[in-house]
Amino acid sequence: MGVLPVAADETGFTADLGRRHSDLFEAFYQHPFLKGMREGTLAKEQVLHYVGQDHQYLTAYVRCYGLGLALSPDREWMRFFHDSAAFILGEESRAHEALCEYAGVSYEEAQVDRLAPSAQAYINHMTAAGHDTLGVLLAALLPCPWTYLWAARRFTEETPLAADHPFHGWWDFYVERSMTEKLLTLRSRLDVLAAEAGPAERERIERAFVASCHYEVRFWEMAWSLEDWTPPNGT
Ligand SMILES: Cc1ncc(CO)c(N)n1
Repeated sequence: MGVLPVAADETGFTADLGRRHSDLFEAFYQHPFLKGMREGTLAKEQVLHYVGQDHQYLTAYVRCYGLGLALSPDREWMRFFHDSAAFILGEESRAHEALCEYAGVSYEEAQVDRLAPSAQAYINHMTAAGHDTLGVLLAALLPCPWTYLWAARRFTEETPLAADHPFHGWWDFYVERSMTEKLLTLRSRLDVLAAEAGPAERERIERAFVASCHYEVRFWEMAWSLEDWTPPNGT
């Protein structure tokens, strides 16, 4: 049995979601790509494939905060999407830089102009959610910070990070306190929206969340297997 993404005393809609779908968090944690991140054993080309795709993914993720701005009922919600977008746009490349250093390439050299199928599918899913309700959009956006922050905390609590760990900077980024506060804000906003939603919307909210959890696992698989658009039989 793994470590649940929710503490025993937590209540609310997202706490229940996390408990109901903890198997997907566990699949995320146990994926060989993340294991390689823990053990520092990934091949440079796998790390680079991840960085190139993830940069594109985060660009789309910020665009979805723009869709959130468009769906915002008031300025308070607008400020939330605005400030979150500014943070991701400004800060998250720090996590990638640690990986580029390991691979021995510059951040510019790591960029790609074509999304791999699984990354594209994840982005399409989030973008479609941005044309549904605010609750469905937040549900599609939530697994992104939740899986990473939970995994980083779990790993660094089980195994204190060695100063010379090749992915030190990457793990460090996701264990920062301020990140946890941002995650809790996102969760409590979704808790409120889900409580106000009717059963049909709440169903779509859960489905959007679950799909994003699956896509998080598939994103590792994409990086691990160097997935691209080459037809599977090589023809
Ligand atoms: C695919 C993916 N999910 C989550 C995060 C965490 O922000 C990330 N950088 N990339």
